[in-house]
Amino acid sequence: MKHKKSQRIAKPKLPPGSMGWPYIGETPQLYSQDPNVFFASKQKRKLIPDIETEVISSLESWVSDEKVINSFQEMKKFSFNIGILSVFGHLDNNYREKLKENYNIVERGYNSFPTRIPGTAYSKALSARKRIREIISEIICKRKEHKLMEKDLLGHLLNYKDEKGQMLRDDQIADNVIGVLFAAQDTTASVLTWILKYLHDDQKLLEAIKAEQMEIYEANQGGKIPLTWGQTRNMPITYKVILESLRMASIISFTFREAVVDVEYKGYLIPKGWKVMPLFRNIHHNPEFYPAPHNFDPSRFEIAPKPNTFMPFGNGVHSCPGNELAKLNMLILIHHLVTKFRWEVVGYQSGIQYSPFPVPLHGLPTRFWRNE
Ligand code: HEM
Repeated sequence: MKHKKSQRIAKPKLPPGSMGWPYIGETPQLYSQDPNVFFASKQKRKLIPDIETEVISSLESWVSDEKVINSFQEMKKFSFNIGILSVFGHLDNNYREKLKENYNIVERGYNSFPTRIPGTAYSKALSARKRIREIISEIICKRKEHKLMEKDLLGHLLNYKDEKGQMLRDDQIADNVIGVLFAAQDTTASVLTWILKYLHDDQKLLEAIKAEQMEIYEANQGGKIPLTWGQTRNMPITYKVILESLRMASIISFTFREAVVDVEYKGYLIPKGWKVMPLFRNIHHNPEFYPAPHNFDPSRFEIAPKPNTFMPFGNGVHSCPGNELAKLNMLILIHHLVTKFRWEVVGYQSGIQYSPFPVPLHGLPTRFWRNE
């Protein structure tokens, strides 16, 4: 009898962390400690202090009596650095700059006419993509040389095996990295720019957020102690402002899905292969779900929205995997923004530009000062 060729199936590893003592595990600690402290220590990442460092250095760089910054462009730089942090962990500055330079060229070619004629935005983007792949291959080589097993996204991509035990090629890894940087940058930057505007326009709300954040700032000895995971989970006013900003701005207005089988819906047939567009923005601005939808009112999130009426990060298997990171970035940025800085929108006119996500006109020109 002919045996089937044995397929080597990669056995998945157990999640990291401690199992505690035999039989009793960590039950004694669980029942003797403040549960917030216990779970906060379990959920601790390397990530919060690193995000704080990026936040502070970005905010500091915006302060000037003379300089007016384009908030959206500055938020983009910040979001890019956070993207790099989650993909590569602490990356050599030289690599970071080279990635940034080439990524910007890829971005300029993203919506351009697809022609390989030299000098066009598209052909420049193709060359830049090739260079990004080479840079990533070099980083991978170094990691392999030094047997570095990092827990960042690159580490996961390097360890990934499909059901046949097949690993990803360097160019597939590069595609994933470019995809994640793209998904993370403009989205986070647009929402942060809207938050700056919404808080600027509602001074009473700004005062309420400030009071909430000052309490944490003072508990952390005037910002000398870094924020903890538990503190970021306990910012109720700030969190509601973030949810309301995600709703109001609805920067991802819609998405596409393809019907993989014939679907009957409300007496209509949606044939297999047809595209379906869930319109998130319309749902978020529907007065049936959100009364007076054009008013910025974070208190509406005191009651949880009805199922499937709040989808700023999409829904289903392809919903946003960066959702928690994005919210964490916003919470940390708002904490430092309101406790240490003040800002004023310059020459402000209401209006929206699409780049391609909706952002305040001219990227919200703003002047920043350090609080005295
Ligand atoms: C406020 C910021 C963000 C918003 C509003 C947002 C929104 C979304 C939405 C609506 C989708 C689903 C698109 C669809 O269904 O077609 C999505 C997908 C995705 N997002 Fe985000 N995102 C944000 C930040 C991030 C960050 C920080 C990362 C990564 C670090 C990220 C990575 C991704 C990826 C990789 C996908 C594709 C998932 C898939 O196709 O399976 N996003 N995002």
